[in-house]
Amino acid sequence: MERPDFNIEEVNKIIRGRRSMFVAQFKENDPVDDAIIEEILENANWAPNHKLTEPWRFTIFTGEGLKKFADFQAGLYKERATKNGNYMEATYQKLSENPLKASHIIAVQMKRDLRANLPVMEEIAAVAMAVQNMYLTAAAQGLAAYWGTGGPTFWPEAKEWFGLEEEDMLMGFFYVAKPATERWPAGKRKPIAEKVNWVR
Ligand SMILES: Cc1cc2nc3c(=O)[nH]c(=O)nc-3n(C[C@H](O)[C@H](O)[C@H](O)COP(=O)(O)O)c2cc1C
Repeated sequence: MERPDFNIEEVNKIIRGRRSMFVAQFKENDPVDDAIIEEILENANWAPNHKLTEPWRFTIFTGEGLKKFADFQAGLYKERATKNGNYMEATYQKLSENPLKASHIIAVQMKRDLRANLPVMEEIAAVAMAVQNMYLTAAAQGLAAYWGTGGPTFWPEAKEWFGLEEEDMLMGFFYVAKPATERWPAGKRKPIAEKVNWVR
């Protein structure tokens, strides 16, 4: 196969220009085409992964599905928080309403392949790389998107709802929408030099 003529300027631009955009910045009631979500998922599938376990799994909520997800997470919150004595109406409202403002919500799951005998960190890392591919694709499409690990991400009951086994992991939710504004958010990072140690 011939060496592809990748364009480094484009790669730098998208990696550095990619931004998270949150629910407040979503344009509501104007869904993204499913074809673009398919493209996002296809690119997720090309993430590096050790021993080709391809541990990423996705559940996509859209249309009426967003309401199903919203009802699930709000209901589970109510149940758990009431039991724990820390229920807050505002949290319940947010969990009920926020999903409806998205176009698509992609639940990100890690499915362990126990036969591959990989350290769990490697499977989690592979899924995170898949999410980065999703982020970059969403940015290149000019979409608002972010990875959130709130709501039911770490609630054991949610694993069951997604049909995951004990060894698997729910890794949060990738929210996608059209952006409400033309303004692209500014990024913020401390210099890489502060985090690097060269040995020569
Ligand atoms: C593993 C992971 C979990 C995250 N969880 C949340 C979250 O729960 N809520 C949220 O607002 N942002 C979340 N983010 C997105 C970050 O807020 C965002 O990446 C950060 O603000 C940097 O902005 P940028 O993505 O535009 O560079 C998460 C990002 C990662 C990588």
